Amino acid sequence: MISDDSIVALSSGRLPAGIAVIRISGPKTRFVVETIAGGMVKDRVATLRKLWATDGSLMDHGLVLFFPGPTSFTGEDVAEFHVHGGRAVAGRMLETIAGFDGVRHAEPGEFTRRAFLNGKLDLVETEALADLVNAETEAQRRFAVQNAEGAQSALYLGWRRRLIHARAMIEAEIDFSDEEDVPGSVSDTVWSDVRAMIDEISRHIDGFHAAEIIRDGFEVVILGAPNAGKSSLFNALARREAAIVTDEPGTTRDLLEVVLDLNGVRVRVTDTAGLREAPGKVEAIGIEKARAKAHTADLMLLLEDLANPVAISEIPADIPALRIGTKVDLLKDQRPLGAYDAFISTVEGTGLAELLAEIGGRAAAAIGDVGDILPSRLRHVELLNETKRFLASALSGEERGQELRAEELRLAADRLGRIVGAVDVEDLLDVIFSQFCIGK
Ligand SMILES: Nc1nc2c(c(=O)[nH]1)N(C=O)[C@@H](CNc1ccc(C(=O)N[C@@H](CCC(=O)O)C(=O)O)cc1)CN2
Repeated sequence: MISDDSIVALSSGRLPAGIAVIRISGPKTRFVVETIAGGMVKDRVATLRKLWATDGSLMDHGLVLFFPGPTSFTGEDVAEFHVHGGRAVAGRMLETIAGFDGVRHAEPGEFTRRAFLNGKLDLVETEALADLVNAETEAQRRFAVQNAEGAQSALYLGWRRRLIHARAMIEAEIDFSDEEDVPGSVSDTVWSDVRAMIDEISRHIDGFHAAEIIRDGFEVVILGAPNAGKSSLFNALARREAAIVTDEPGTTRDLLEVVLDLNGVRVRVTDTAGLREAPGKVEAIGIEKARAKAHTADLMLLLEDLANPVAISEIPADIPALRIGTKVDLLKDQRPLGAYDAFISTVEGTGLAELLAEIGGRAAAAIGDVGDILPSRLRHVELLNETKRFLASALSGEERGQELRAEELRLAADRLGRIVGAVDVEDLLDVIFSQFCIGK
């Protein structure tokens, strides 16, 4: 532990609320419970108690929970007071508890930090817990809860275990190759497993964009000539007047964004300035931004006014696009010319549900399958790339001898250990001794 302080905080949300949860962790927890609740409560059982301030006055009548360390969330003694969620009640409780000797207000994330330091959570699980608390969409929640439960860590720890085993095998071959317990061509098997691992890691890294979409949103950008109906569509999607709409070309000059939740996936839709030549200075900057935005989009909606179709030039060819005919209500009985993916009228509401379903389907497809394990942070990707580089180098450097190659396996495993925050060399020896009867 870094400190012996006990920490207290309001662990539930904004007040007033039905109930407020005040949590304390650390060595003073027992004493605080005994004093405030007039005695200890049974471990891990919610118990209704009167809660007394240090001056002998009644603060509230609430539920008390005590979790003895080390089997608690933080690994220390933890208690919770579930009190009436008034500001004054929670305030008095917090000030009273923080007033005890050796107790102070917790820093942000400090309970979880203690859980990590006490080995309750690894680094990836800790990150996932933060994601879980911040999750706003179903996809974000699903992804975070799976990783908070250790799915992502298990993948890295599995690779790390294989590398530690591989290195143990190579070192055993170096040190004990004259002994009969070591199989002859162990290194062939080892290096082919390393090759397989490089592929597995590469495929895993490829999933990072899906993780970014889950977290930051599927990027949809609306493009088109001035007055193609971009802002009307944008407002229809936003279900409010988020963008100013006029019949004057060049009304939208800056990028406008709205965030949608389409079937549990975060989708960010950006409205842009109409693409045209020879505009004014401000509008030109807007058009530049629109073009730049198109390059980072996951989907472009290319809008054309059916009554006055102006094809959009200079759009990125490698970004998926939907060509959308707008103002279909003005068309009466005419059949639109040209190949459109959708027809809409924001005036009559035609085609909007279908368009939303299409965007939602594409966003869902982009995040991959439920249960896919993805790298959730750039930090993971960077360390995974380093891991891969060491593995590729170990694999290719035959002429440098087994010792150097074994060292590269160690460095690779070390990078994986850094991802989960558990780098430790003792287990290497364990593997060697558990695999071969060296001492015989
Ligand atoms: N009231 C309340 N609700 C909560 C939490 C909490 O701390 N308090 N949590 C907190 O964020 C989450 C639940 N997570 C928890 C994780 C571990 C332990 C715990 O006591 N772990 C022990 C014992 C495990 C067991 O009995 O199986 C341990 O790991 O040793 C408790 C809650 C969500 N809901």
